[in-house]
Amino acid sequence: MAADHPIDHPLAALPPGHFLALPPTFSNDPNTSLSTTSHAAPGLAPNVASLAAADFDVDVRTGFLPGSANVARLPAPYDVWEDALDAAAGTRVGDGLRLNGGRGDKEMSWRAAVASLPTLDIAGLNDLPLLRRAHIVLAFLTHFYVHCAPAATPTSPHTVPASISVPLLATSRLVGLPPILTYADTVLWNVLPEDPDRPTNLANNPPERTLATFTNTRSEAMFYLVSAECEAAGAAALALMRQCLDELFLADELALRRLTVYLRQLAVLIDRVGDITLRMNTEVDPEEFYHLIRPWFRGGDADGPGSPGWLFLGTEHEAHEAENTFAPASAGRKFSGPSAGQSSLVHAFDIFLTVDHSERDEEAEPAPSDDPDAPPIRLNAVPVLPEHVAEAEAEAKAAPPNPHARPGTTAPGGAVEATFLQRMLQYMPLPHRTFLLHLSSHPTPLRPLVLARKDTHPALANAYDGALAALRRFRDKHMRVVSRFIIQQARRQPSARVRALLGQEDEPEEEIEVHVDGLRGTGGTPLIRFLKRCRDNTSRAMVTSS
Ligand code: HEM
Repeated sequence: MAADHPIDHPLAALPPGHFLALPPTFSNDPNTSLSTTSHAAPGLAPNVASLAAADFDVDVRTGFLPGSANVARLPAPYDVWEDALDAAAGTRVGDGLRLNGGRGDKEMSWRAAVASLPTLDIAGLNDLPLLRRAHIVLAFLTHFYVHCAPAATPTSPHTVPASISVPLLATSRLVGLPPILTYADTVLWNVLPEDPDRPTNLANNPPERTLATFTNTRSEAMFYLVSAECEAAGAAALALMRQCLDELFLADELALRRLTVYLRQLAVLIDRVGDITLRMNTEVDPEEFYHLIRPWFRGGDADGPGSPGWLFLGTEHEAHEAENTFAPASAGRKFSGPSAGQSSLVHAFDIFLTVDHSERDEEAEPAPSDDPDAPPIRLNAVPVLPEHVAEAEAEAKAAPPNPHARPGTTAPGGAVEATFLQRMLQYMPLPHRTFLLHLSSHPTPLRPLVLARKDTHPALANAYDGALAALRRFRDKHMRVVSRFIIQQARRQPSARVRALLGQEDEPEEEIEVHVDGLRGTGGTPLIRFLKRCRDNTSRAMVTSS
C-alpha cells in the first residue's frame, strides 16, 4: 500500500481558518524548541468571543479528556500495528520486550518484523478518535522500537523505520502533535471510564482502564489513571474559570462578588488536583516507575543538549536528504518524551491567574507591579515566543557542546528551564494549545482587575491569592511526589525483583553517587531548580502581603 500524504486525507479538507486546519504543531527544526507558526502568529487563532469549550475540543463535562469513549483498537486494516503492539507489551508483567535488548533474540526479531511491515496508508482512519488511537499505537511502537534496541553508541541517532515513521508523521500532522509519545497518548486518549458509554466523571464514572502500556504493570496503568483523575477533577475548574471570565466582562459590584466566590471555589478544586496527585504515592510503586517504566518515556532529547536524537526514516528523511533544507539528514530530531508538564490543565491555571514563568534576572527584576495604572501584565506563560528566549535558544544551538559541562547544567542563558513550559505547548493537541492561546489573549484578564480593585475589594484580592496559594500547594505536593519517584530512586539500586524484570543478572554496586542538580526531567529540564522556580513564580504572583 502506498505511503499516505496528509493532503490526501479527508480531514485535510477542512475549511481554511478551522482550528484543526492550522499549521502543524511541531516545528521542522531538529532541535524542536522553536515556537510554531500558529503560536507565532496569533492572528491565525480562531476568533471566538468566549471560551466556548467545544471549539477547542474541551468538553464542558470532561475538560481536556475527550467527551466520548476513546477507541480501544484500530479497525482490521491496521491489525499489523495493533498486533505488533500486543507482541511488544506481552500479556503479563515481565513477558514484554525489555529495555536495551534485554532478551536479545526476542527484541531483535520484533524489531526486524516491525521494520519489514508494509507502510500503510492512513486514509482509512477517517475520524479523530481513530487518528488519536493511531497516534498512540504508532508512538508506543516507536518508543518500543528505539528503547528495546541494544544500547547504541551515544553519538549516533536512533532510527525509526519507515513502516512506523511515515504513518506516524502523517497522523501527527492531523492530530496536531509531534511524532512522539505525549501526555495525550499516555493519558488523555489512553484511558476509559468505568462505563465507556457515559462521559468520564470523577464522582460517578472515574477513569478505570488504561489501553496501552509498556510493562503491563499496575503501577504504569495507575500512573496514567491518576493523571487522568487530575484531568477529570480539572473539568469543574475549567467551567469555573469560564464563569469568572463572564463576570470579568461585566465587572460590576455583583460580578465582583460572584468572582470572589468563584475564585474561592477554584482554590478548592486546585487543592483537589493536588490531593489526587499525592495518590501517586499509594497507587504507583516508585521503584517500578523509575527503573521499569520511565526509561521507556525517554525522547530524542533525553541526554540533554548533546543528545543524538531520532531519525524518522521514510519520505521525510529522503526529502530532507535531497533538499538539504534545514539540517544534515543524519541529524536526529530531538523531541521530548511524555511529561505531565504537557497537561493543559495546569497551564490553564497559570495563564488564568497570570503566573509568569518567563526567564528573568532574579537579582535585577522588581516584583510584579501593584500599581493599578501600570500597563497590563503581559501573559508570559503562552503567547508568542519572547525574542530574548528565541535569541538564547539560537545562541544555545550555535554554541559548540561543552564536553566539561555537568549533565543537567543549562544551555547558555538558562534558556532550558525558561522555555520548558512554552515548549511543552507543542506537545499538546492543537485544539488545547489553541484554547490556551485564546485564554492568554482574553480581552478582560483577571489579574489587572484584581490589582485595580485590591484596595476597594480586599476580599477579591484575598480570593485571588487564595487560588494562587492552592496552585503553590499543588506544586509543593508535586515536588514531594517527584522527590519520592525520581530523586530518591536515583540514589538506590533496583531490588532483585526489579532487576529480574529488567533482565539484569549482575549484582549491582553498593552505592550510587547522584548529583541531584544533574537530574533531568522527561522533558529534559534540570529537575529541582526548574520545579522550585515554577513554585516560586506562583507565589510571586500574589497581590497581598498577608
Ligand atoms: C509519579 C508522578 C509524577 C512524576 C514522577 C512527575 C514528574 C515530573 C517531572 C520530572 C517534571 C519536570 C518536567 C519534565 O518532565 O522534565 C514534571 C513537571 C510537571 N508535572 Fe509532573 N510528575 C508526576 C505527576 C504529575 C501529575 C499527576 C501532574 C498533574 C497534572 C503533574 C503535573 C506537572 C506539571 C504541570 C509540570 C510542569 C512544572 C510545573 O508547572 O510546576 N505531574 N513532573
